[in-house]
Amino acid sequence: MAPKLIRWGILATGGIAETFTRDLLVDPTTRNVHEIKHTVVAAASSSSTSRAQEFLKSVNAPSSAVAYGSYEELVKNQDVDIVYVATPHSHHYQNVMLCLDAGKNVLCEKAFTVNAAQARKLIETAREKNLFLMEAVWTRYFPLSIYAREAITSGRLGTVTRVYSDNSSAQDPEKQWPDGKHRMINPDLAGGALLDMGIYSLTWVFQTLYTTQPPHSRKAPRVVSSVKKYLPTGVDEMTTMLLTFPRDADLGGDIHAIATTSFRTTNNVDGTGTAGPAVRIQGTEGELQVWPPIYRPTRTRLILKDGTTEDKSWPQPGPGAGSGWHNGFGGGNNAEGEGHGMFWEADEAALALVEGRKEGRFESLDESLVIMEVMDEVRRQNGLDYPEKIETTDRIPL
Ligand SMILES: NC(=O)C1=CN([C@@H]2O[C@H](COP(=O)(O)OP(=O)(O)OC[C@H]3O[C@@H](n4cnc5c(N)ncnc54)[C@H](OP(=O)(O)O)[C@@H]3O)[C@@H](O)[C@H]2O)C=CC1
Ligand SMILES: O=C1OC[C@@H](O)[C@H](O)[C@H]1O
Repeated sequence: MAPKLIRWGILATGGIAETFTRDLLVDPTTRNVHEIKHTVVAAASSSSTSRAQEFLKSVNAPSSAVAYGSYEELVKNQDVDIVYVATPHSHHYQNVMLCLDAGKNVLCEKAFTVNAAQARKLIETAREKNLFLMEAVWTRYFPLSIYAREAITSGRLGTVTRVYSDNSSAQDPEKQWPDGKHRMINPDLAGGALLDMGIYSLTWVFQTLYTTQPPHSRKAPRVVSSVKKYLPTGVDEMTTMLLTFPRDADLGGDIHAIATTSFRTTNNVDGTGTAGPAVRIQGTEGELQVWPPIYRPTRTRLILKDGTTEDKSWPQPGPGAGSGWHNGFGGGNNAEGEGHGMFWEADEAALALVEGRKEGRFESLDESLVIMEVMDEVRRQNGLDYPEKIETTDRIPL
């Protein structure tokens, strides 16, 4: 059967929009996907039409793709099947609502929203309108993540009892973002380590301890946490969470997880990912280790009590060197011949449209909501507030 063409609209033209769109335009057959193809039919910038034109050119979009100088115009385009929302966290709620109101399916960047109330409202709206909605936690869709989850569901690790998970960076925020306006540390853009990077620490905890359970037996964790604030702006620069996932005693009892995130202190200190694993999933029969960066890991080690050691590397098929980050965190970190890995989440969204599914398979909307609730609780315990205009569920212009 001929592949179904899915027509994307790109909302915002910043760093990740560029990385994602380049990956989107990589031929899916290079990763053995034959059911769908992707194209970009439009992009919008809130600053100007010329910025959107420049963006389309930079990602080698088809010449027929339309450039808009406002998000409102983009969502009215009848040719767009699905919108990829790539604005800062602060704007996701308003931008996704704009799309849903216009009847568009949506793939929205992480963190899904600023708080759980906003996520709940988006989910209700998508369900009422029978539209597809997915949080773009790309890591969940990597073959490496599928392997990790299968190491648990197949019983290879035995009964899983504990998970450590860290996503941190070795930066100097005062030097890197001296004016305090960058989205990473700006409270008006819902900055801070938790929402931007801690979401990946939680992703590994949840995709191993929660997603692997049958839906009816998934239970939200209890949380105890500590936050160190970044004094110049008041967002969090280091957050540590201890999560207890309740499990019946006859199934092994409670599971503990430690999820950490920091701007300054990391176990990927030289950025090469060789200092040691940043995720350790520990069971009665062995341990699965995932090397950093855990948002885009390419290396795992499985060590079993029976003496087995399974080392694996996970290449990212794609267009070639230089297709890496465009977000100010360093140049393309892809090896020759690699993509960046964002195409797998795009494939999932496209396949869902073809199959009539309204959610992604590897992170349900209910799970995105539970994770937002965990982050709300961490913020509540530590007095981490954002301005009301970005916490609200009212429809307001930002
Ligand atoms: N999955 C991943 O690996 C990554 C995900 N992200 C996520 O993607 C989102 C965007 O991050 P990133 O691309 O790095 O951010 P950038 O700052 O590079 O881009 C954000 C874009 O959003 C638009 N925008 C609209 N309103 C504002 C505003 N008030 N301030 C700033 N930008 C605004 C702008 O586009 P325009 O002018 O065209 O409207 C801007 O270029 C975040 O949610 C982040 O967490 C980020 C990096 C990696
Ligand atoms: O999503 C992300 O992944 C990579 C990080 O460098 C970046 O801060 C973050 O937004």
